[in-house]
Amino acid sequence: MSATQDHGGSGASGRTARTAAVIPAAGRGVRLGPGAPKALRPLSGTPMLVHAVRAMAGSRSVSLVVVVAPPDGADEVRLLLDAYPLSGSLTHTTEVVVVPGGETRQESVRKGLAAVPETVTTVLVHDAARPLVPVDTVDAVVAAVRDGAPAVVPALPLADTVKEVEPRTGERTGEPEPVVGTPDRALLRAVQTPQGFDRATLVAAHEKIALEGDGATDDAGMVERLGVEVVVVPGHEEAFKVTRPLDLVLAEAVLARRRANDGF
Ligand SMILES: Nc1ccn([C@@H]2O[C@H](COP(=O)(O)OP(=O)(O)OP(=O)(O)O)[C@@H](O)[C@H]2O)c(=O)n1
Ligand SMILES: C[C@](O)(CO)[C@H](O)COP(=O)(O)O
Repeated sequence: MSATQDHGGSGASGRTARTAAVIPAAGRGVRLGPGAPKALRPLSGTPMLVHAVRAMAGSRSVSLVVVVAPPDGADEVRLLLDAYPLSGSLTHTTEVVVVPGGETRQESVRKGLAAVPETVTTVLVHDAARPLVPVDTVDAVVAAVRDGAPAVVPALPLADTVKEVEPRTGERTGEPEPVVGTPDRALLRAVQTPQGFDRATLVAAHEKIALEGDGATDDAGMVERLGVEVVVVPGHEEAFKVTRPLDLVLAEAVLARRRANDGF
């Protein structure tokens, strides 16, 4: 079977989908600086979002990808995805649908989740801003969910020592901040995406947070508030998030290394 791209609406047929990936891509990328929405900016000539979609579609488990576009940019994103094939070498079919996003990442994920059919049992949530995650990392997350974990996050140990500070605010912004503690680094992990969930658990977490009106910076954090266990599997250094301009330099270097290793 060949890869398919069905960008034609806000829903998905879901006839055969069991694992779906929701890709929030509606952010502006303020920390990256002025320009197009971050997900649409090129990496080696290909939009970041396309790299992210290919990373999810590259997993044999993923049969549906829901792309959450900037609120007023769903048509543009559909056209863009039509212009770039998923991959010439996929041996399975992946359906790609596009829905408009919201003002926050949380809202965007919730809108993407609404387009995931109930036949899907495992949902991945993956930042468009982590375009270079290797397929082995995606597969490890899916496997852990299928083995029974309701919520799984890929993560890495920290390279830096971390300090807890008393932030300076208001008129004192910019003054040196007093250190109030040094957490044991061995107990800390920097978490990445894709984060994987039993579908019902993720839906319940988003419903609870929507009602409480209080956000979380990642989806696993919302599941933690349900009192449901979240587990960590090894992340990958190439799954870093493109946030600031220097991250673009690193992303180009990773792609150049991949091209060299592939013999192109
Ligand atoms: N309203 C939003 C905000 C963020 N995201 C997505 O969430 C992911 C992680 O967010 P982040 O890296 O913070 O992206 P931005 O919000 O675009 O970055 P910034 O905070 O610098 O503006 C990105 O793929 C981004 O597109 C989203 O779908 N909808
Ligand atoms: C979900 C995430 O990528 C996990 O590390 C991160 O929390 C997103 O944070 P951001 O502030 O929206 O970039």
